[in-house]
Amino acid sequence: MSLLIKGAALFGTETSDLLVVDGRIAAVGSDAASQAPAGVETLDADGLVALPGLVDLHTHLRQPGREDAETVLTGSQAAAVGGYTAVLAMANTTPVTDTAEAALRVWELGREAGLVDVQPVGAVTKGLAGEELAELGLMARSAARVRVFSDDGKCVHDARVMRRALEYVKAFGGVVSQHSQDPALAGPGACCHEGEVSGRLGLAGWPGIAEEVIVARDVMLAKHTGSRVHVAHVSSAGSIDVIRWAKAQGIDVTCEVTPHHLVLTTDLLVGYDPVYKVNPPLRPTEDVLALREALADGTIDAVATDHAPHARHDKEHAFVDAAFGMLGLETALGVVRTAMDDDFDWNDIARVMSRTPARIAGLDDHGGQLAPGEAAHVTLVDPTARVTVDRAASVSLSRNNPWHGHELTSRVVHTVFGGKVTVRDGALA
Ligand SMILES: NC(=O)N[C@@H](CC(=O)O)C(=O)O
Ligand SMILES: [Zn+2]
Ligand SMILES: [Zn+2]
Repeated sequence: MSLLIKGAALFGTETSDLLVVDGRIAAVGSDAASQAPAGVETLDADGLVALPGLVDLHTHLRQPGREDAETVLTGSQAAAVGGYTAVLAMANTTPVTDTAEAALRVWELGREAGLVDVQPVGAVTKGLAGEELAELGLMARSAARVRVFSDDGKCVHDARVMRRALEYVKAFGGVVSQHSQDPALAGPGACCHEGEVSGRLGLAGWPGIAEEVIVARDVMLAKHTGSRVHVAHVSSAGSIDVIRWAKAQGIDVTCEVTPHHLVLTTDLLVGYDPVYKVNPPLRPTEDVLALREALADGTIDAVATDHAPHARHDKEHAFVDAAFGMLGLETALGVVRTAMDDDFDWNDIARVMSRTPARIAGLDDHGGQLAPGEAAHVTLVDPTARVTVDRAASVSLSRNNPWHGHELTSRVVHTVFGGKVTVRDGALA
């Protein structure tokens, strides 16, 4: 099976053809077409930017347990529409992904859907209870090859448990992705950022320091154990200061930011719309600006969506009772392109949304390049399109989309996963 992608601007620069044969990039350049077999399927990419397929380090697919909010199939569809070719599926399902068997099940559902690589994240602790380590080694050695472990949704708050998890994953090059939120400083009933707005609205908040103390502790534990820690959805300027310092010391820490934390602020809460309720909470403008700066200067390694679909009956409640989380897969690229200025070019986007997240997750088949020999995971983007987001047009099963009505720059036109066209002209193929 072969595919000829014609006339794309690779990473937004040089225009070239890409020939795909048997799921791999076979040739790049002006002579690629001449090497194509007769009757080759072609994909017109005139005027489009070609990026390596996007990789999301942080997705909630909700299966098993909450198939009313999302399934591996519908989440894979949303991912493909968003330009993704791999997603890391978080472990906070019901039951929790804390055994090799559970991880294999998610991995197999992903293969059946066949639209992106669905790589299960393993829980750090059994049942996300924060006490006993889950089957880390068995998950790592299973066919699902789990490398990222996280109790996301909950923080591994016991320092002894975190230390042991870091020591354990080191043996197989794993990483612990931490939901940094000290429960003692972030509860009870905390549902937004603690500050002037939460005071005015009469909502219980949690402050940036509840994140920062865990980030600071974890980088010291990573240093002590010589292991690797990843900070999920970093949201505060103080955390950035800690991470910048830790990296300068040579500590093995990486971090991700969500598209929503790059743009949306606490001020949006004035209407008490639960679509803006998320963990970590939307922060004030100072934090948002610090996050953008840190993404631009490389302190933040990756953009991850934290796509968190919720059924209507969990989200459409009074603000205090609604579930935490928002959709992200279909809009991520447009939000990042719109939020970051023109100094942040397509190569930077490929770095933070494909190459580096693949490296953090140990996904060898997602090399983040567009070169012969690479698996043919390719995202083709119209760089000049302007799209007004319509939540009803989503392929996700859920509708908790904070970008409804926003105008975003750029649009994913085609997605190619392992040589197969999964999205054509913006719609599932
Ligand atoms: N981000 C959220 O607000 N919610 C996530 C959990 C999480 O990422 O912490 C969820 O599972 O719904
Ligand atoms: Zn989280
Ligand atoms: Zn999450």
